[in-house]
Amino acid sequence: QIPSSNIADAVHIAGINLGVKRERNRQRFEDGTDRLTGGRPQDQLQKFHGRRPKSRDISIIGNQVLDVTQHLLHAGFTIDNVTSDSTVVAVQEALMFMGVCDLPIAYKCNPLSPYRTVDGSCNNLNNPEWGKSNVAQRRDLEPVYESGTVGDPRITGASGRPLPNPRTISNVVHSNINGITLNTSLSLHMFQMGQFLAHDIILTPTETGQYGATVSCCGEIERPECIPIKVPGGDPRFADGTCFSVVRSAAANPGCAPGFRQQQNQITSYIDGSNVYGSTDEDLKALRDGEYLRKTKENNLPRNPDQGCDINHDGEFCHLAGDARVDVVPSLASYHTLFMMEHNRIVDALKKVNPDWNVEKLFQEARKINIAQIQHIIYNGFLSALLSRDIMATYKLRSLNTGYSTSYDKTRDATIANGFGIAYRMGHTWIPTYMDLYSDLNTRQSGPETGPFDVVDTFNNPHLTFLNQRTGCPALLKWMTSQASPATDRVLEDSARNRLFEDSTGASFDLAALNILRGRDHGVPPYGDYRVSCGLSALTPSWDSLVDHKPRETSLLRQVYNDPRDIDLFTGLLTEKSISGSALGPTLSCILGREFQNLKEGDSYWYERPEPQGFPKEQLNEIRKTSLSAVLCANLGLKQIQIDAFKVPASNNLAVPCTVVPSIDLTKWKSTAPLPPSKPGINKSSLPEIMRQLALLDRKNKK
Ligand code: HEM
Ligand SMILES: [Ca+2]
Repeated sequence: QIPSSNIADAVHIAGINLGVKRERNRQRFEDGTDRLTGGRPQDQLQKFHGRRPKSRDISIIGNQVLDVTQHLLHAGFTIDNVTSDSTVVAVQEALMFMGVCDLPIAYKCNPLSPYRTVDGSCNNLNNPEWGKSNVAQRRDLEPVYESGTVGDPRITGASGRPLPNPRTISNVVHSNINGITLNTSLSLHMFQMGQFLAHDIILTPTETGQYGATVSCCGEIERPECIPIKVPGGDPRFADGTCFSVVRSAAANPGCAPGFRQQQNQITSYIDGSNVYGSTDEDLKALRDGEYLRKTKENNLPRNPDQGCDINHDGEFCHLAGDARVDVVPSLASYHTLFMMEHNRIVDALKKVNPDWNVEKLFQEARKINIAQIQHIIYNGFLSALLSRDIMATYKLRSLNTGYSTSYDKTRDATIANGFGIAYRMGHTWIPTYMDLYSDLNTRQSGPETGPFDVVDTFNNPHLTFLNQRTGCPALLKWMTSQASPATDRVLEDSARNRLFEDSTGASFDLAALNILRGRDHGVPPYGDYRVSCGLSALTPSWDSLVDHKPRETSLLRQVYNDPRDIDLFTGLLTEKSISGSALGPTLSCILGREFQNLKEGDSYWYERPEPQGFPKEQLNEIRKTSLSAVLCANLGLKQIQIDAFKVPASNNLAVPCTVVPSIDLTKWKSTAPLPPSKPGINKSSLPEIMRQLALLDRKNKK
């Protein structure tokens, strides 16, 4: 039991420290060190991570709780003392008394709702915050921070020697010095759907300065928000003395409970099209136009009033979409556009068969169908192309051909796991060197500006989407349908590894180094710990223990790491030997398999479920017919397409006319019930269970 005087002291000091930090941030803002706008690489990275007031509030509380925890440790208590039930309650009460922490929200969930909430709350009726936006990421493994701290990034390796500099690891292990290899069968839709999916499930905010300004991390004084990378001398790309200004991910400590530093997710973890519809009611309000999603007259995304991207042509603008990273590359904006168009296309079809449906019903039903198609395309198309058959079977990721799925498990928390957010960056090895615009399958577009366009010039710059009378988005999608993806390997293109967010002075970031450092920033344990959690052999100080790596990769790792147990997760995963039937190694396959099983079985609105969360059988059978090819055909005016668009056209994946590609028949949504169909088709036999749930909730709310 920690005496209350110690707790009061710690809370008091944390309050003083917060004041000091606020004052310093105010000064840095006023002297122009921390800025709200600008094109420096660090400003572009800040834009990527967002500046939402909500995540700032969470981080202020998180940092105070961490400060309290750290003070109690300094006062001689152990981490077990500090995280004991009695201390947790005492700290929570003290912080509530000081007005730092709020009382938990009492959610009133509707278990009969046929539609998801926008912010993901109430998906799990017993734990309404699971998978919601603006909550802490889940821990798959306990965090590993620098020893003796509750949240400092690791700097010391297992053998007591310093960990290697992330830029050094990047230069030795992730460089494209021997050129770039293309995948022989997968198309660039793997790359683009991969990133689009990432932006549906995770967005980790970083710490911000006053008013959300970009914190500058390469100055003389050390700031607690900062983890700058000092590039070692003699670098092949950067001059001696170069420093990457990297800001830590914003803190979170859920429930004001003392313990290790946690990180936030600003968006909903569920695969629920939050990149199309937003992650808060406010987001959706800005995107919605009655039953439709807002668009320009050329069928493009609407203008974003917050002009944070790089615009250098008259009449062009940054885009507004459900996820704020939409313009980080134009091929991503084309994906956002595709699923915005698909929503509007579904609305038009529903209107035809149900002329009496009101605006709300049309919007919600179209959203539900669009999300169901996205889930189907990801599991049936994207994941099937990425993971081996065995992994798909082990983690029960395959979609059913008929009937309803019974896989929903209310004890599964679908909140994104912290380590997955580092592992899934494996898609960075798919970033291409060039982008291009095509007028049809395998046909480059002619016009005043023709490709190929260097990817470096497309970062945070939506110019390509505006080309040729603003037909850039469909043209980018046709290009991705025709071209092969870079292979999944340890190599990142120079555009991402040496020239990410390059500005006019040539300053830039290294995305591989960021990924490695971010893992340490989050306290994500090293690669070896994940092997053990996946049932694979542990790593020892001997390099012979690295059994899933080829000699060439092992020798590169040996050049930089003192001890195999130090290998960072991102680097260890991308250097693994691939398993049979997939380009991914065993640990990476396991981490992805586990997470996608959670996202499926922990989602009560999973598309294969019965009503009210799911669909009547004849409608579900229509959703099962859809594919990426079908959605591309329906919206792009393509003449022909290969059956599986995640693979390039080939003799076993022939291009066929769009008219023969199976697709969803929306006439099956013709409503037979009289209006208003606010609770469409509740299955009578499920009523007792629903009544029981309602009674439970009612009792809970009364408590
Ligand atoms: C040209 C394309 C891309 C660019 C420019 C890009 C850039 C970035 C940047 C700057 C970050 C944040 C780095 C940090 O500060 O830690 C990031 C994070 C991430 N990226 Fe990418 N990326 C691209 C493509 C992809 C792809 C294809 C995937 C997956 C298939 C992917 C998955 C992720 C994930 C999961 C994160 C972590 C997100 C978070 O926790 O907020 N990215 N990317
Ligand atoms: Ca989501």
